[in-house]
Amino acid sequence: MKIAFLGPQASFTQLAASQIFPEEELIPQSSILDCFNAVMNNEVEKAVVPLENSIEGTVSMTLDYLYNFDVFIETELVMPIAHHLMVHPENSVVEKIISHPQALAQTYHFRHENYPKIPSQDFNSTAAAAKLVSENPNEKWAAVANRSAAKLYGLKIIHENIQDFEQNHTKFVVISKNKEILDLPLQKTSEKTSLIITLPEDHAGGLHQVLSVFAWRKMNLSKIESRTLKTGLGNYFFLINVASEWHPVLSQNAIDELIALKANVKFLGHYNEYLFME
Ligand SMILES: O=C(O)C(=O)Cc1ccccc1
Repeated sequence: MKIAFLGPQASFTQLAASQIFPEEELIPQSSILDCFNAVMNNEVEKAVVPLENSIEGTVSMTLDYLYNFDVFIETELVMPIAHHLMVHPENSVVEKIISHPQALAQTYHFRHENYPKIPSQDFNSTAAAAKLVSENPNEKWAAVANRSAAKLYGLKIIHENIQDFEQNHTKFVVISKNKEILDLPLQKTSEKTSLIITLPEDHAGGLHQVLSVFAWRKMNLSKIESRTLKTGLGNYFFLINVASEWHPVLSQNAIDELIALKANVKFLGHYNEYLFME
């Protein structure tokens, strides 16, 4: 089976993908959008993409594509994230710091204190930045990336563990066109259902009505996030996570009631959350 992931080799997403799919053919993609497209075009069966970080929040691109593409979430893996600053071994001067925007955000205060005047530049992944540093020995660039990337691309780590908060975790999700639940031989931490809900029209209590569908059924919500619909300021969709086992009748009734309220409901999946094994 072919599995796409946000590459190149030694990205955080690859570490997650190899733990979820140790036996499958992992195919690197250069962007999150390419991961979704690879699934939609049937080039791969599934893809692994980052969804949320405990310091920086949701990866908004992933959330937008979950809304826009007909895919389901099959599982979620939570991984601790440690960032290091690395340079080409022939270099020690840093004139620019490059990485994935989430990694730059997770190390903002470190960079502000230690490299106050040094500009940063976004790249599609931490590993893409590390690879570029290795291919450009004449440029005084440093990458923020993980230890596997330093090793694979032959870079020298000049600062270790530069994330601004010790607790730094990222959730990765497996997306596919199938409504499958992946059962993995890893430590399972929870089960949840994800829905994307769009309210009918703007009226007082609209969101309250939607939330009450879950409340009176005692369905515990573990997340609600609003994201712009891009149809004008003030228009949002909501990602809602229901933290519980799947009760077929109760859950279907809740969805039916949401539809009766004229909300638009997209079922993203009922799936397990696992912990990355170090
Ligand atoms: O850039 C990577 O290596 C990724 O896989 C995305 C990412 C970036 C920062 C923290 C976790 C995942």
